[in-house]
Amino acid sequence: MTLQKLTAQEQAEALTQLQDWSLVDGREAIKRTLTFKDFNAAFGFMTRVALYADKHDHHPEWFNVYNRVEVTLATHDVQGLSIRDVKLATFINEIYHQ
Ligand SMILES: C[C@H](O)[C@H](O)[C@H]1CNC2=NC(N)=NC(=O)C2=N1
Repeated sequence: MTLQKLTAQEQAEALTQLQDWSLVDGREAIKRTLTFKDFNAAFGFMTRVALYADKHDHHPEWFNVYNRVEVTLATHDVQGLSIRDVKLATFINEIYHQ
């Protein structure tokens, strides 16, 4: 089955489930900023996300400075959000420990 873009209602519903994620202004994408004790913890988190991302062929856009990681998720293939973004955001929330 081909990947489906989430409807506006599905998007809204997903956002109520995804704590601390919000829509990006002017773009169909979601974002979250995470902070850690130090760079080591931030990079350890990024490594775990990278392994998940490659396994599922769904990769984050992200920006890291020391202990802060800003993550943006979107599905290029549908030019918007898909279930893959919801699953990756859920995974990120599950492994995040400040
Ligand atoms: C060819 C490859 O499967 C695609 O380009 C994958 C790779 N990783 C991806 N990551 C994200 N975030 N969105 C995509 O649509 C996507 N597509």
